[in-house]
Amino acid sequence: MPIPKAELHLHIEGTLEPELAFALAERNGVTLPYASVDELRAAQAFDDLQSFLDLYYACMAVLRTERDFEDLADAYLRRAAAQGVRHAEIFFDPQAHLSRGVGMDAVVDGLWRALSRSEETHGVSTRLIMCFLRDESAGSAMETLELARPYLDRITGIGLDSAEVGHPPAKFREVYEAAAALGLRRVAHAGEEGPAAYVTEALDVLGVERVDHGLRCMEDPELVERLVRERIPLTLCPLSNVRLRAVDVLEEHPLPAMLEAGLVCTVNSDDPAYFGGYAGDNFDAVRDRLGLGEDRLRELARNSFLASFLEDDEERRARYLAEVEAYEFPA
Ligand SMILES: Nc1ncnc2[nH]cnc12
Ligand SMILES: [Zn+2]
Repeated sequence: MPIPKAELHLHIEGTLEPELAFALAERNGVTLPYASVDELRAAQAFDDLQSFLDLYYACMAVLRTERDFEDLADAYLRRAAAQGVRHAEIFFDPQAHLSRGVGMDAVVDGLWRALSRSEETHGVSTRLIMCFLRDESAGSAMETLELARPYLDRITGIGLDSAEVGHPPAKFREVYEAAAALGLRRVAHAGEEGPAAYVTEALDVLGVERVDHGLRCMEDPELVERLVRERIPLTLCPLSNVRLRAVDVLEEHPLPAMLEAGLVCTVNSDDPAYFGGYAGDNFDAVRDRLGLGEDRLRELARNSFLASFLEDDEERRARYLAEVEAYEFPA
């Protein structure tokens, strides 16, 4: 069994495997702009974040009903469980569905059907994090937060994703303030393609508690010092960084240097159906290609539970942490 871990950076729409995409296309009478699973897989060669996002949003056309979202989440949770994920904090992008005429009820009710039975079915506890698309307006984000009000008992926090450069965190100051007033936890993508200054801004202006990616913090030594001092977790996604060309090859990923610097790093899959691996595959990749040893792998797993939003269930967090410490790596 792989080491127990929490997955903290996972877009549920990014778990749409080509096979499921075609099955849902048929069920819903939607035509994908690809003739076959193989053709769709062949389209997964990306130059940068935007080229990925174009395919990611195109494939979402097949997600139409509550049952589609339920099936999507259930398939993810099954795969995640098999890779040692014990707890998953799952992003979803409501604006990408609302704009296609799919209601918030279909999205949240569908996801919730899978999440609410996940512990029993898959042994995975879950949280939901609603992301705003940063290349949409701040007003649209605020409207989305309003639309989500009836569902806030099922939503733990908010995040910020989509095209980063040119859409700095400060654009969303008001909506983050409103979310904080509603008791929602706050995270944001920053420093994936955007500069280190976006990470600083996400901390100072949005009050985020974790930074999604945060890779480019390494360009600002003072920021690194602050992230270490304040123990702000980073949700890194190594295979994603290679596929979106944030790093040239995995062997050049800064994760070892980040751990050496004392940063609270976690390893996650981002959009596993598009980037060639789930959480356990990312752990295997950093072990095999970055030479991380057992102590570092255990540290990454420990960090994932320490960084998770389990403050309402410290008993569970303690149980997961004990599992990490007791884990014996295969010889
Ligand atoms: N890696 C990523 N960066 C920004 N937005 C995303 N949406 C889905 N995956 C994303
Ligand atoms: Zn992401």
